[in-house]
Formats: sequence, C-alpha cells, structure tokens
Amino acid sequence: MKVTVNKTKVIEMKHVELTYETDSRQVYALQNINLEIEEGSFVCVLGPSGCGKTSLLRIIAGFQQPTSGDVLLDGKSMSPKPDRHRGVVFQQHTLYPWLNIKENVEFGLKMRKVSAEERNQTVKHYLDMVGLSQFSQSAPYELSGGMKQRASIARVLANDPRIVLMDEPFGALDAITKEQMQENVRKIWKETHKTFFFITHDVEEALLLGTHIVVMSARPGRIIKEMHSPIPYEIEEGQSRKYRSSETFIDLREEIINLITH
Ligand SMILES: Nc1ncnc2c1ncn2[C@@H]1O[C@H](COP(=O)(O)OP(=O)(O)OP(=O)(O)O)[C@@H](O)[C@H]1O
Repeated sequence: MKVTVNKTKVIEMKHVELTYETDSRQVYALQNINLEIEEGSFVCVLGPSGCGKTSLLRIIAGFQQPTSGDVLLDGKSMSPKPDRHRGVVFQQHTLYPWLNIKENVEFGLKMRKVSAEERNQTVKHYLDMVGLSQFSQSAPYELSGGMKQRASIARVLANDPRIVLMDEPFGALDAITKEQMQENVRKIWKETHKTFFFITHDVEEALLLGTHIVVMSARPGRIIKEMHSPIPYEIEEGQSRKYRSSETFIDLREEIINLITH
C-alpha cells in the first residue's frame, strides 16, 4: 500500500500577479506565480537580476500586495500587514544601533509583553545557537558583518515565526564569511526545523542550502523550474567544500545554470 504523507503547507501562492504602477510607467514584475512552501523546507529562489525575487519575498512578508491572486499562510488568507509570523533578514542588517545585541534580540518579545524570565531564556537560547553569547552586551557597531547577520537571524528566530525570509543575506559578506554563514544557517535550519525562504543569485549557495529550489525567468518573473534536492540533508557539518565536487552537485549546478542562461 502506498502511504501518502500530507505535508503542511506554510505558504501557498495561487495565480499571483504583480504590476508596479509608477507615474511614468507600468512594470509587469510577476506573472502567474503558483508556489507551495512545505513546512520545514528550505526554499531557495534563484533568477536573473530584476526577475522579481525581492518582490516575491515582499509579498510573503506582507510589505507588498499582489495585483491579483491569493497568498495563504497556514491555509488562510494572509494578513496584508507584516507580522512576527514572517520574519525578514535583509542584505544589510537592521539592528537598532542604540540597543545592545541582547536588547535587539529581545525587542519583539518585549513588544509582546513576554515576561522577563522567558525573554532571558529565549534570548540566551538563540544567542547560543548563533554563537554570540559572549556578545550580548555589545553594541551592533562592535560586531563584524557576519556577526551582525547572525544577530539578525537570532532576532527573527526569537519571535518564533512560521517562516524565516532572507533576501540575499550574505550578499555583502566576503567569500570566507559567506561560506561560514551558509554552514551556520543550514545548522540552524536543521536544529529549529523552521521553514526558510531564501533569495540568492548564487547557484552554489542555493544548492548548498535549498531543499526546494525555485528558478525564475527574466521579467516578468515566472517560475520556470522547481527542484527538490537532497543535498542540504546529506551534507555533514563543515563538509560543504567537499560536497561541491560531488556528481549530484555538479549535475544540478549545470542544469540550473543552463536554465538561467537560456
Ligand atoms: N517599487 C517599485 N516600483 C516600480 N518598479 C519596481 C519597484 N520595485 C521593483 N520594481 C521593478 O520590478 C522588477 C522586479 O524587481 P525585484 O527587485 O523584485 O527583482 P529582483 O529579482 O529581486 O532583482 P535583483 O536580483 O537585481 O535584486 C524590476 O524591474 C524592478 O525595477
């Protein structure tokens, strides 16, 4: 007997279209986007510059309304306003400079009037997870770029979102820090079992992180291919570099590059 596992869909996008209207012109940004994001998956969105990746993330985050189509969160029409269930990590960190790292991470919890004891436990848990326990009293300016991004991830996770949205979060980091951050995020994803939605233009990054890879066409952005990859489950901690030369990795990389460039 075939057993079918009905996985929970955190996000469903149905026939989503987006046209930006400016004073001088219309920009047809997204065309008929149909996407299902399963709980616990790590979705990576890849595509040429200007294809609408950030627009897609902004719609899921609630920063942008689609022109038409439906977006569901846990099967229900999504609130048109951003909320803590959809936490965003941007390319440039958005930590408050006047708060220390602990205060930044506990900010959302404080707004929700979570007790001091629970706030302390939660902040400690996530600062430990991102390796910043020693820096809880530091100001954001005292941290390196990679550390600031780790603090931003801890801040989002502390709010216990349904989905973590990341818009090219490592785009401004040097190559070695970027590689370490990829390892960190994959480890965090495995530990938290959270659902991630991650935008990148780096094919190798998508392969090292994505269990569900979404490839988009040039504008107007359409989904031209979706792939389900075993790679992030298989890579052992610290083994990314070795994995890049594996046959599965090289074949998938070639397939994606061909899709994007043709
Ligand atoms: N607020 C806006 N008003 C008008 N046009 C916009 C607006 N935001 C984005 N666009 C246009 O919509 C298209 C998609 O933009 P978007 O930023 O979503 O693409 P992207 O794939 O994330 O690009 P990149 O990889 O270069 O960051 C682009 O042509 C962009 O110029």
